[in-house]
Amino acid sequence: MATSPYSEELRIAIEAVVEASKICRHIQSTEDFAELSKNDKSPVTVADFGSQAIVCKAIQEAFPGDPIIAEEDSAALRLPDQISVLERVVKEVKKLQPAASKEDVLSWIDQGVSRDPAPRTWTLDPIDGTKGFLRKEQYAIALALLIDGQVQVAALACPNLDTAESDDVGFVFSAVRGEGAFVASLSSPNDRRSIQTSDCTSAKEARFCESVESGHSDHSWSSEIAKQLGISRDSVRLDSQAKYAVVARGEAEIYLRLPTKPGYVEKIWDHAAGCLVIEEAGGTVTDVHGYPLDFSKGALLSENQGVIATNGTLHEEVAAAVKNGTA
Ligand SMILES: Nc1ncnc2c1ncn2[C@@H]1O[C@H](COP(=O)(O)O)[C@@H](OP(=O)(O)O)[C@H]1O
Ligand SMILES: [Mg+2]
Ligand SMILES: [Mg+2]
Ligand SMILES: [Mg+2]
Repeated sequence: MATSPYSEELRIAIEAVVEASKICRHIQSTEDFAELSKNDKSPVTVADFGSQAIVCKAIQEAFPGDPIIAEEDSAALRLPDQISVLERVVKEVKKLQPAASKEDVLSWIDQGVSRDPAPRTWTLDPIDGTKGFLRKEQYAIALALLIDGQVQVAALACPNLDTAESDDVGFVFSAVRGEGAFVASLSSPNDRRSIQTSDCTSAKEARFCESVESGHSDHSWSSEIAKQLGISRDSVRLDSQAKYAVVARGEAEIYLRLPTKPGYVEKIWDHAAGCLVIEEAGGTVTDVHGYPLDFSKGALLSENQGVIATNGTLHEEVAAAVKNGTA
């Protein structure tokens, strides 16, 4: 078998999100999140900053010069009245990087401020589903490598995800384009096994998932579409790209993210990693119009609206129902 052209990128990406999970888990266990509110009123915590610092440092060290389009930046932490939050971030990062100074941590976080499309770029959501993280429910650390606007490598850690198959909690999903999708327990990340989407061909039997947050997906629209497809079960609501992971490992068939706010443009870091994991597990991802997600435009999925992700076999039927569905 030919060696993978991205084996080093995959190894570093998995290691980075596994390390970041440790910070997130520790902060979640303390229940002291030092939550701040961003300009758009969305929350950000010590864990988001700590996770971004750890992952960006790892990428920068292994692949100097690779730009990173990440969700957070250090601006809020540099404000004099946020010094205690910055100190807390540094304290948490030091658990993994004992020599880290304040300036190191701030500059690692700011490795992620790239916004321009580049031929080779990483995208990072240090905590996807911050609201889920605050509720102690699902969240993810999502990292992907884009080459010419195509996702080629993905690592997606879901520290609170469980499984019916074992008592394990916390998984890391990964994929390289053309090489399949894999899962490993966060406690033994090198022990990867292949995953596939479900082979369900009957929409009536399908299980579907969507966002918990009512502002992130139009739930009444999706229940209308479910009705059209003959789905009787209620949707499973999950925060974060854990939804992509659940479809990728065959525990649900459909993830619908139907636009709510007119004008809201999806961010690449909310979808890139999950999208490749599902595709490599045999699934299909498009926007609500049936177009592939276009990751080539910088930080925004400016050419797309909403997301439909399925096990693959049901995609056409679901996309048609979304097209016919009333908003
Ligand atoms: N109006 C909106 N529509 C769609 N997505 C939104 C949104 N407002 C915020 N988001 C994004 O939805 C993500 C969470 O998705 P979900 O609801 O599936 O858990 C957030 O990621 P962060 O938590 O990383 O900020 C944020 O980027
Ligand atoms: Mg956010
Ligand atoms: Mg996000
Ligand atoms: Mg986030």
